[in-house]
Parts: sequence; C-alpha cells; structure tokens
Amino acid sequence: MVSANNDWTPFVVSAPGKVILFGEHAVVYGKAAIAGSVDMRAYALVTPRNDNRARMAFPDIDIDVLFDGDTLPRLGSNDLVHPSEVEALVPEGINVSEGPGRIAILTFVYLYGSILAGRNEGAAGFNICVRSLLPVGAGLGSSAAFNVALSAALLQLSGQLQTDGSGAVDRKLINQWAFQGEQVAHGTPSGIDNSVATYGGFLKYVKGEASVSLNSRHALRVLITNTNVPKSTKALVAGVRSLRDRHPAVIDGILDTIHSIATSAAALFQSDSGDATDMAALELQVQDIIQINHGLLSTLGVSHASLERVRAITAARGLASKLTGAGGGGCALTLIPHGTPDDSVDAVERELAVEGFQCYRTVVGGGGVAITREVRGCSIEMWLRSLLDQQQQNTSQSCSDVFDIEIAGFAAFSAGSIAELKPE
Ligand SMILES: Nc1ncnc2c1ncn2[C@@H]1O[C@H](COP(=O)(O)OP(=O)(O)OP(=O)(O)O)[C@@H](O)[C@H]1O
Ligand SMILES: C[C@@](O)(CCO)CC(=O)[O-]
Ligand SMILES: [Mg+2]
Repeated sequence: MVSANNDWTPFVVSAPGKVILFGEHAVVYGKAAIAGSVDMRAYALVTPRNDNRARMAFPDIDIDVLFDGDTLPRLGSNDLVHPSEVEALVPEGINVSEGPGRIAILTFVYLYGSILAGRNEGAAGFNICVRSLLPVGAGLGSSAAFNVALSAALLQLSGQLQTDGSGAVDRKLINQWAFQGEQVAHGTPSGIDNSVATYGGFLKYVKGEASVSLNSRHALRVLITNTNVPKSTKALVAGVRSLRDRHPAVIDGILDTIHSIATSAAALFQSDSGDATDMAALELQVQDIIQINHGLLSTLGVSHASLERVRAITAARGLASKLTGAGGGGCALTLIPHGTPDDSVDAVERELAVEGFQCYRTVVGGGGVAITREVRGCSIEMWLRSLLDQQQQNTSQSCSDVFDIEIAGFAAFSAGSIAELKPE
C-alpha cells in the first residue's frame, strides 16, 4: 500500500506481447482463437516522488508528461465513464492530438482515475516509465503489454493487488483493468491480447469465457516477420465490421469457418503425444490450416501486399505463413516445423531482410505479467538494466535495432532515478 510519506521502494512490472496463430478478427465476434505469448516484453518502472505529482514517461512514443495530482480525475464506482469518453477527463493544457501519444495519455488518465481513485489520498506521487521491446503497432500486442503493465503498476500502487501464499498476484483483476485500457484504444477489443499478456502461455480464447491452456508437448517454433508497414488495429476491426454489416450471411459464414479452424487446431495441439512422427503429421496439418486461415483473412480485406510478399518468399522454401494480429501490414507468422534445417531459416530471413522486413525467431509460450519488488544484492534499476543487457545479447541480429533504442532509453534507469530521463 502506498503510504503518506512515500517511503515505498521502486518496483518493476513487465508483461509479454502475443502472437495469434488462428482466429484474429473472428474472435471479436465470439469465435475461438489460439494465441500465445512471445519473449518480448513491456517493462514499467515505478518510483516514488514527494510532490503529489505523477510523471508518465513513455520514451518509445516520445511522451513525457507531468501531471499535478489534484488535476487528475477521481472516478468513484458510481461515476461510470465509458473508456471511449475519457477525453473529457484529461486535465487542461495536456496535448491529446492524434498520434500514438493520444491513446497512451487517455489510457493513463482513465486507469489512474479508476484504479487510484480514493485509494491514494495520502500518496505523494510517483513516476512511471514504460519501455517496450515490442514493435509498437505491428500486431504483436504492444498495446496489451502496455495496458497490462500499466494496470498492474497502478493496482500495486493502490494496494489492491493481493498475493497468494506462493506470491502470485491477482491476475484476474489486472486483466479486467487492462481490458478497459484496450477499450480506450480500440473500442471493441475481444480481450485476447490482454489475456495473453496477463496469463502468458499458449491458449484457446473465446470472449467471455475462461481461457483454456493448450498443453502441446512440443515447443511451437515460429518466425515472426515485421513488414514495418504501419496499420491501425482500430481501423481494420472497423473495416471488417462494416463488411459484415453489408453482407451478414456471407461474412458470418467466413467467421464460422475461422472458428472451425481454431477449434480443430486446439484439438490438434491437445492431441500432441510428444512422439516425433505424430509431430510431423501435426505440423503438416497446421501448415494447411495456416494457409486456409490466411486466405479467409485476405477475403475479409485485412491482408496487404507486404504480407503476401512474406507468404511468397516463405512458400518458395516450403514454409506456410499467415498474417498475425489485425493485418493490413504489421506482422506475419511462419511455422518452423521441427527438422527444418537452420540454414533454410537463415536463408529465408536473409531474403525477407532484403525486402526491408525484420525477423524474430521465437518459441510460443512463456510467462505472463510479473512484478519485481525486490532484488537481492542490487537496486531494482540495476537489475532491470542488466536484464535488458542480457536480453540484448540473447537476441538475434535482426532484433538489434529494437534493443539499441531500448538500451539507450534505459540508461536513465541505471543511474538510479527515472527523474534523470530528461530534466523537468
Ligand atoms: N511502449 C509503449 N509506450 C507507450 N504506449 C505504447 C507502447 N506500446 C504500445 N503503446 C500504445 O499502444 C498503441 C499501439 O496499439 P495497437 O493496438 O494499434 O498496436 P499493437 O498492439 O502493437 O498491435 P495489435 O493490437 O494488432 O496486436 C500505441 O499507439 C500506444 O498508444
Ligand atoms: C484483430 C484482433 O482480433 C486481434 C488484434 O491483435 C482484434 C481483437 O481481437 O481485439
Ligand atoms: Mg493492440
């Protein structure tokens, strides 16, 4: 709990990005989807200050705002504000013009007003700085990782996060608030991205139902290709909605087929016996349905020439790819079947790089939201710094740009204070 004299110690919250294997867009209409976490995360560092002000620094999108605590909203449980109506709550003088910063500021103001309302009256203020290893707006759930990290940080500050005997935090509460944050950004998100960022792992998701963890015996190896073509998740989701409004029976048929793809894929992964021959057969079937799912998404109008280029390059080497996330640019996903020679994957990566695309090789699954309050033997800022240095070393060449930006921004953390990011 935050105390009046702000004698709490800094802490770090992190949450992963996600990759959708099957079911994007259809999941918005209550159909099944399959997704898992990726090993790129957003990190929020929270430090105390003594002047009743809240500083939010989001260097990845060039945002650094200092709020006077008294000007931020306090939303009681009776003040029902829909996330889409939050602009009216932003303190005067704060610029919320179009751009990535607009959504981030609106989300912060909404979550601050809702989560901290009435619970931090004695708190003297805090700094929150979020850095992410995820490309922003590329289909890997950067908004969900941001929302989960921000929600968990504010819940922790407000004293609402209960930990059980094993030290695990209340993920359900974090996920609920992160979903509200996603609504500020998208209007009608399905909730799949924030669920993966909260719980991690590899799961089947249906809106409004508890996620089902898929216990495939084999690690699912994928190549993610960022086409670097910017896209808007909100606009793409709205485009599919308008197509469905014009042709409800036709589009519902497509959404139902995508549902069948996701449910049969879930059954396939669940049936994985761990036997190598079975795995090869399973991967062949997964490759088939990757092609079919992409075809249907393309029919929904959410592919892009750059994504088709990724498909052609990978298909020439026998690998199946589909768009992942909202489409319209952003990222493609390629299954790397077990037994694919490393030099084939290297060659594909080189060909994709020639097109100006960026590749990440990863295994689907991994931990969800995590809060680090204490580290033995060093400050939390030093720990974060060395963790990021280590990740930089472990990451393939193609990620280096992302990490260079990352490490440069985090230099301020190792100095021990977020306030040193830029002079106020
Ligand atoms: N590191 C970050 N710092 C601050 N805000 C961020 C950060 N990463 C993401 N965001 C917020 O999320 C928005 C991007 O979300 P968007 O949903 O369009 O893309 P995505 O989540 O990367 O892709 P998808 O939803 O298709 O998986 C940014 O405009 C910004 O508001
Ligand atoms: C396109 C979509 O299905 C996935 C975005 O990652 C939207 C959503 O589920 O909210
Ligand atoms: Mg998003």
